[in-house]
Amino acid sequence: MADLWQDAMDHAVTAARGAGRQVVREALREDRKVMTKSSSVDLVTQTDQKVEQLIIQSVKEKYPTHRFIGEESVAAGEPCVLSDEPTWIIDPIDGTTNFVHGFPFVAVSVGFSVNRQIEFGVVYSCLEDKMFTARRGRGSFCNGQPLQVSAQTDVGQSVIATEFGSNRDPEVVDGIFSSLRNVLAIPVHGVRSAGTAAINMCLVASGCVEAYYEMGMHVWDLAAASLLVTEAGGVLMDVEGGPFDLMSRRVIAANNRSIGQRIAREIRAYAPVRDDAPAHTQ
Ligand SMILES: O=P(O)(O)OC(CO)CO
Ligand SMILES: [Mg+2]
Ligand SMILES: [Mg+2]
Repeated sequence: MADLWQDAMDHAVTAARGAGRQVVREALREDRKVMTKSSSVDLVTQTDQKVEQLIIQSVKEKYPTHRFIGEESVAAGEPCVLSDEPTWIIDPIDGTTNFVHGFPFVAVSVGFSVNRQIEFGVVYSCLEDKMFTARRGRGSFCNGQPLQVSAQTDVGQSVIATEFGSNRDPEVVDGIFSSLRNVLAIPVHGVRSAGTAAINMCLVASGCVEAYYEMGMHVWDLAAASLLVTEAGGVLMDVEGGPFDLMSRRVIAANNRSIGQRIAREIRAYAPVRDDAPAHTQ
């Protein structure tokens, strides 16, 4: 059967690779002017804005009726609405703090949803030159090679990824450290942070990290890479073990359900303001 969205996926791959190579990598050679958004540690650069505009413009020319959720567009006041319509969910630079500091994990992330279901996900790791792709029902790939999650069933022999986020509210920071202490003390082999949600999830899809958990990131961080995880045989769930909700800003991505549930038991959960809360959707 012909794949209805293959053209769109091909476009996403070309756009993400082009932006990553020609804009993000080039910008790393120059001084980067850093601005802030919600707090002094929530960073943005002109490169984030430029990449998002380039991708949106190129998609609009080809698919004029499609909708968008883009990190920097939402920051500029555009609504954050996930409807049944074909919607491109874009994080132009996932790992802006890494980008600012030259820490070498920086991704362009493009997810595409129809009827609120992710149809394809594209994550281009710009410095590693790795193109992660997933099409619903057709598997996950890195530079064309199929991906498979880890077969590990013992959480005690697992590596877990998480992040520290950009919320410095002492209660939130205490919760992050409480969860981290509990996870470390399982004990697990190690805990890692790539500095980008999308690459953390691609590491789960690749089989070198058993699980990734975080609260506070956004739909654009997760959309594309969520499909990478499930198409590589992994599972997604809420941080309290229930069903994953793309707009909830909470996720556990794991190689299997039992490791995901085991991590969920150790997390001190909180509820960030949802991406579809009224302030973001008007
Ligand atoms: O660098 P960004 O796009 O702000 O994303 C962060 C989380 O919000 C890393 O995943
Ligand atoms: Mg991001
Ligand atoms: Mg970003």
